[in-house]
Amino acid sequence: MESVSQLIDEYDHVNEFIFYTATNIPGKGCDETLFDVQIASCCSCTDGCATTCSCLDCGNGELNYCNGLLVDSKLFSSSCGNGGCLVECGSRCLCEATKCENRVVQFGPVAGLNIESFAAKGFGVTSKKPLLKGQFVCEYAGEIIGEEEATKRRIGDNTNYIFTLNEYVGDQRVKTIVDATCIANIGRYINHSCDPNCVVIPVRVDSIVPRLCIFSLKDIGIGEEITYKYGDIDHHGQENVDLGKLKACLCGSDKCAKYLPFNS
Ligand SMILES: C[S@@+](CC[C@H](N)C(=O)[O-])C[C@H]1O[C@@H](n2cnc3c(N)ncnc32)[C@H](O)[C@@H]1O
Repeated sequence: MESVSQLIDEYDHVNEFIFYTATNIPGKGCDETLFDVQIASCCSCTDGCATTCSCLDCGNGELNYCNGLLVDSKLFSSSCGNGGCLVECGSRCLCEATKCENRVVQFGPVAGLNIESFAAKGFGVTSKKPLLKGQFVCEYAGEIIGEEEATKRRIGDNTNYIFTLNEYVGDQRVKTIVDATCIANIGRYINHSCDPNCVVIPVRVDSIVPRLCIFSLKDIGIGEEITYKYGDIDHHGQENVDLGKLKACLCGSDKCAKYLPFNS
């Protein structure tokens, strides 16, 4: 456990054994070739992609962002990868990057994030500036690894930094497993809440490999803990879940399910 109670994500972790990465990188067991597969869309908009843009066709054609904030229809329907595909304009697009309304997460985390100690939960993240509903906070970035490798790495791991994103293409579940244990950004320090103020939404920029992007679900005040709901599978109502293997949740919300969600 790191010994410093506060830091800003200036691309240095306090623990020398954690290496900074701004976005996902290929790790053991993942299909590295996927990182080179480009998103099919590219636009040539001259209006700042403010009304229509062919890059929005991968979703429902509606704008992704309004004044830099994720629109409600995407914020509340795309929770943990169940919604349509959110694609930003990328390097092959001919629109002007600095004026394009469809580029947000590619510019990096919001300024002013803090890492603080939250007692038994360990470190957590707050903001030194108020955040608005729909604001991009940061990515959950790390190594993308294969399933077998994830199973190996989970063994004996008390503090878990492996996040599985499940996306559904028709009947098929497509998994993206990100391990932020050793290679990560500030997203690795965000704790779970059963009544979260943020959500993880997959966003694609250039590559078909998703970025796990954390957006605020509501306005968040200075110093308020930033949280999202881990995973998309609750143990509620499920049979054969060994509660002894689940970790107690200390989120303290009225809606607390008592255990951290099980996600695989
Ligand atoms: C991705 S890390 C979050 C950062 C972590 N607190 C730290 O100090 O590095 C996930 C781990 O944080 C802890 N954690 C996160 N949310 C929690 C919660 N609501 N209740 C208890 N522990 C929590 C658990 O140990 C969990 O495995």
